[in-house]
Amino acid sequence: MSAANDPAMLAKAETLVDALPYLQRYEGRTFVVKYGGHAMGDPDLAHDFAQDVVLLKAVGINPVVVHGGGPQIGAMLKKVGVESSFVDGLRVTDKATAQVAEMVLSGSINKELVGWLSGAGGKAIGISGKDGGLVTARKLSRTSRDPDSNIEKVLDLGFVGEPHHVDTRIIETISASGMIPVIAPIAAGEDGATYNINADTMAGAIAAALGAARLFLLTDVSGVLDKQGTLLTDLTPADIGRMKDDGTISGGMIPKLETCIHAVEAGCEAAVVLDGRVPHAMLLEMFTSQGAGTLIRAA
Ligand SMILES: Nc1ncnc2c1ncn2[C@@H]1O[C@H](COP(=O)(O)OP(=O)(O)O)[C@@H](O)[C@H]1O
Ligand SMILES: CC(=O)N[C@@H](CCC(=O)OP(=O)(O)O)C(=O)O
Repeated sequence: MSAANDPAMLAKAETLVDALPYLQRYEGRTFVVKYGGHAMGDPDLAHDFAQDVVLLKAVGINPVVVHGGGPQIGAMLKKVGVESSFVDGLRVTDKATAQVAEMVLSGSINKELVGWLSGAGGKAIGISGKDGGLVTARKLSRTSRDPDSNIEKVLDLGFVGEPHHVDTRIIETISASGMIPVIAPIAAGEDGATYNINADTMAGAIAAALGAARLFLLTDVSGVLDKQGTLLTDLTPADIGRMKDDGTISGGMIPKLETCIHAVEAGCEAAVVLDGRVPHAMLLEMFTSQGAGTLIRAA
């Protein structure tokens, strides 16, 4: 049967035509995509993810990949006998933990992602925040209020950093040369120390500095859920503040949504929390009118 008589082929052609306005809208724009450690476990999904990123590049969008690797760091720490704990979704990081985090993130995971992208026909370059002066970190300062005494205390998370200065030139150079930057969330501080940065936080800071059209945070849930487990499709920073206070969001979702707020208030057009377990979630979000996941925009 010729393609012209095949209904399945016609449906595919229609899908492409439906995508046209979105392709035109986003041509030349930057999309920062954060790929979480949980989503990396499944080789089929990793293959789909790599294809999607390469497709974005092929249609004239500039994808910038920032990756996590929390579960993989945890596994390596266990192997070498280093204990690990979390505060509000952030790994307390002593010097030994920072070394392991850098080895796992900048080493094995970063290169694995570069390998997947080249396997899908793209050209990717793996870097960390240290390369080309991309991100200068400073020690994250975190406080917590004791619910009984109502006294606020300062928490010391060790070498957990937050992006202080972002110099996007290395990203722009890589993107302009037709390649895809793949970024590990590790950066040097002005004090010369190595800082471990939550990957969502790193992606948000980069999306803000680039004035990205979208920040996609791919994770292992369908998006942000309310207390009944129903997907929330649209949120503003004020909604997120309320959900944090009433305990609707917890754990790793806290830094994720704090990142979204920072990104949309500092220059990124919108952030989306997406289900990395769904094949081609990013394409569904970008190229269909229904979208997927939870969209966060400044009010
Ligand atoms: N309201 C919420 N909606 C969805 N997920 C939530 C919510 N509150 C907490 N979470 C948790 O946040 C997790 C996602 O964050 P995290 O584990 O850091 O993911 P990743 O490794 O992909 O960055 C979910 O698996 C879920 O357990
Ligand atoms: C400070 C901090 O928590 N850093 C994270 C960095 C990796 C990360 O964020 O990975 P996911 O996106 O897979 O969770 C960590 O050590 O696990």
